[in-house]
Amino acid sequence: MTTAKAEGLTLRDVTITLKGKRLLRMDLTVPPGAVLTVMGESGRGKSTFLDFIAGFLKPPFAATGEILLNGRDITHLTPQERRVGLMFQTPLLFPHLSVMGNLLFALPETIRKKRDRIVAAEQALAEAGLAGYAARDPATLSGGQQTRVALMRVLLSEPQALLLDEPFSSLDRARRADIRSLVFETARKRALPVILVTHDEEDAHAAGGLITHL
Ligand SMILES: Nc1ncnc2c1ncn2[C@@H]1O[C@H](COP(=O)(O)OP(=O)(O)OP(=O)(O)O)[C@@H](O)[C@H]1O
Repeated sequence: MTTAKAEGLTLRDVTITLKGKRLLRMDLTVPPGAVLTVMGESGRGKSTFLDFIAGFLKPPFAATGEILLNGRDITHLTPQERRVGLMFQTPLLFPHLSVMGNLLFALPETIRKKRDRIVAAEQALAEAGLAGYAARDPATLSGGQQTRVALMRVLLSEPQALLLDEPFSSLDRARRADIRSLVFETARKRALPVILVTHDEEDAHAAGGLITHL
């Protein structure tokens, strides 16, 4: 007999409190390759919700409930053990490393040979439309290019889910649409469940999945 494996990211009966007062409740599954968009006014707890899933929640916040990632209970694991990838409003690339250095930093140590590591990073750059940018200093890239590198850096760490906190909001309209497609298409291809926090209706619409308002 086979047991069906619960794929995707499941939040089972999750309640987050701030100083004992309920901030939010969530009970749902984001299937592989799907996006859950979280919207809501400032201060409603959107970033706190992502912190909880990533393993960064600390007092005065507290939480009950379970987080399951592809059937694995990650509720009490360290952030490193959870295998969730995070992207924020600013790309947060290491300024002292080249584009290649930033990508190599993210690769798991299981890829041991230097040559293999470089090939993996070069493939990611090509996927992001940035072949030939490996030696560049991140500060010399446009905002959109930096966001592409940040996305590839996250993906090279082999996450099983993506948490995105306003990742497109520092980009102009034209680039925004472009990078948004890259992010969602990549997530679909890799069957990664995504949680997107945004204030932007267009982002929510482009994500195409369930929208929840806190
Ligand atoms: N360390 C803290 N101590 C007490 N309250 C906090 C702390 N950090 C955040 N808060 C409060 O927790 C609530 C949720 O904050 P959070 O940053 O998750 O909101 P948000 O929905 O992401 O807001 P925004 O859209 O402005 O980013 C807010 O009311 C905020 O003031």
